[in-house]
Amino acid sequence: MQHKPIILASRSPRRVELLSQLGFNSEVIPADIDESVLPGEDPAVYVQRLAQAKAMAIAAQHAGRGLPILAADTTVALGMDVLGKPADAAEAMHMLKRLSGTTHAVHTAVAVVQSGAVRCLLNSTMVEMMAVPEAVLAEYVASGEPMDKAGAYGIQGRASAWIVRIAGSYSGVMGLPLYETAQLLHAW
Ligand SMILES: Cc1cn([C@H]2C[C@H](O)[C@@H](COP(=O)(O)OP(=O)(O)OP(=O)(O)O)O2)c(=O)[nH]c1=O
Repeated sequence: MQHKPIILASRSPRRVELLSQLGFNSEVIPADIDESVLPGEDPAVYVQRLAQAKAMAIAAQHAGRGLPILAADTTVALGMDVLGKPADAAEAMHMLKRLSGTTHAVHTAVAVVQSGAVRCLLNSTMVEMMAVPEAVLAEYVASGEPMDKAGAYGIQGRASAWIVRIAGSYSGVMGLPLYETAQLLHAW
């Protein structure tokens, strides 16, 4: 069966792959928006605001094409603290030391725009990470894997060895919760 076309307002290669699992062929048009967290903003509210802002920014330029436009945003939350993508290796190490031995939340919001209307769903998944020795974290940071990932780890890569359990959605932790995404795309 032929894949259906969709505009993906995200540069994340994981999202291209995950959308393909649902039968969509992504045209990647990344949105460059201000990703600052507002003072006191709840992490779950933050990801929904960003996913919608990314989708609306691309919709403003490509709405006439009649294709659905999808965006997502993922963040790791430790209490009210938002852990986004680390700026450098030192920040990656700091984030990983904070997350090691904790159960934390990973929030991913998905937004779809079609016919000028935006709809958004949130997935929040709890992730239990074992206490990881500092030398192992240092090696992981040196591998470069943390740098494009919220919270400085990827559940789908080497960090998978530290994940005791999750409650929620594996694809959500990877950046695109497939159940919620399918709900949004089938609703059109
Ligand atoms: C926690 C976690 C995050 N991630 C990734 C998913 C997202 O791509 C990234 C979070 O950054 P995002 O800002 O959500 O997305 P992005 O910068 O990759 O792409 P864009 O802003 O263009 O939409 O972290 C994993 O791949 N595995 C994980 O286990």
